[in-house]
Amino acid sequence: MVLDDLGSSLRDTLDKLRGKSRLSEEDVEEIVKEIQRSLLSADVDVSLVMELSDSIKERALEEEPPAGTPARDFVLRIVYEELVGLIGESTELPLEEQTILLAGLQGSGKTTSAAKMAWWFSTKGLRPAVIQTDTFRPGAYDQAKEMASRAEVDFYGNPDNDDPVDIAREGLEETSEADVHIVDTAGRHALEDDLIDEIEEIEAVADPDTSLLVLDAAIGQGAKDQAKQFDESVGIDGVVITKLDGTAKGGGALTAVDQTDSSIAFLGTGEEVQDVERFEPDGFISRLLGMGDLGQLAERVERAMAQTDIEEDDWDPEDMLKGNFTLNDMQKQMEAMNNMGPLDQVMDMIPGFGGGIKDQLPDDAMDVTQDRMQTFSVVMDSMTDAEKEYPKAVGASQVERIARGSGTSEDDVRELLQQYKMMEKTIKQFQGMGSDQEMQRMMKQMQQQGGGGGMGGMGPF
Ligand SMILES: Nc1nc2c(ncn2[C@@H]2O[C@H](COP(=O)(O)OP(=O)(O)OP(=O)(O)O)[C@@H](O)[C@H]2O)c(=O)[nH]1
Repeated sequence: MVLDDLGSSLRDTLDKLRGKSRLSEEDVEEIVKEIQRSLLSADVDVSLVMELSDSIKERALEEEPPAGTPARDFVLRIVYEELVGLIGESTELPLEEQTILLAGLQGSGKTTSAAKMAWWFSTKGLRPAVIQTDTFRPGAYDQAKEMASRAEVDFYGNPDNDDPVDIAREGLEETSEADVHIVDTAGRHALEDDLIDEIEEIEAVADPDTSLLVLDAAIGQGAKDQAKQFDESVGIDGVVITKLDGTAKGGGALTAVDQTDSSIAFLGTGEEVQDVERFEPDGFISRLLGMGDLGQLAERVERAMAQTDIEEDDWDPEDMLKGNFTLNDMQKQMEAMNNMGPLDQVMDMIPGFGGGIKDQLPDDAMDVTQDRMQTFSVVMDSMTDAEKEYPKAVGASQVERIARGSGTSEDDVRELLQQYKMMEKTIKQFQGMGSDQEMQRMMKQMQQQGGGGGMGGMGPF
């Protein structure tokens, strides 16, 4: 994740301020140095880093903290505001009819991003179409077509035509029923004159409302020249940063935003069409600073619930909180969790859980958890309905049968039953908590303790 390193090192530095009510000059120096170190190692342009650290220093030393505000919270707020200021607003993309042109070097992730963005617009109730004009890379047509079909959106490409400008024209005509047209263009290894000429011609035909530059998060300082040239030829309104799942850098992309005086539109976090997020600066920075991102979390939960095959009369989460909690409930919950994407990404979005707790876990803890969920799912598939409805009655001989039937070990089965018990206990605690006020009090407590009751508070996952 971009600037991931900043998140964890800054949290360590900020934690040293716990209990302090005033900031000394040395405290501020240390924080600013930490920020500079992280930003520079994430490839953010030096002049940007200096600008940011100067304003943090100035504000932290000159502004008066509101009465009763601990030093840590005060400086965290300043860092948050300055980072939001650096990254700026998200690129404006109204939910209405429009044409978007994608530009970028070869392999930056344009084709993937075109399908992802189309999928994203389709979740907002619009009808998007991807138009593939890349006649340069063999395979680009098939890849784009396949991804558009996975995203379930309209698609136009023409493998028999080798004129990209022609294809753009045809594509816009052929997909006239769509409201959002996303025009994908060819990339080259480096910016060459013919690429620039080609994209300028496509731009003239497509007349886009928005032109986005697609950048691999690992690009580094090379982003500056690229951004400048693309901006001069087609005018860049925003940036899509891809492959954030694979790098701790991303500073180059921030430099590109600054260079083109533009903003970030989307983030790509994986190879699937659903691995895309609309960029929201405050949620993004909150997540970075370990403050969680409830907006993204809510969106993921909603999407996961829609994907989880839950029949209305089959399973109602509210019933679960009111009455009996069974293994069927747990299975549904696991399915929904699975649909939310990689656990480490999800944890970053939970206030108090991102960073703090995650940093204390061994590196492979998340994979193990994901593997364990898979095993549990297999075990549950071998249980009868009666056993799932009343797991407490599962005895030794049933454990043996379930292990044999599911091809797992008896320990796996016992572990599942143990987890079920723990989770049932947690649910019972929730059931006892009647009022919203009490719930809020508990959430606050969890946040202050940086996750407080450990994973137990979230159930076994
Ligand atoms: N892990 C990860 N991989 C990505 C992401 N976005 C794209 N990729 C992968 O990066 C590679 C290049 O992506 P493409 O979409 O083909 O790139 P392109 O810019 O269209 O490439 P050209 O057509 O050659 O210019 C593919 O293998 C993608 O699966 C992402 O967010 N995360």
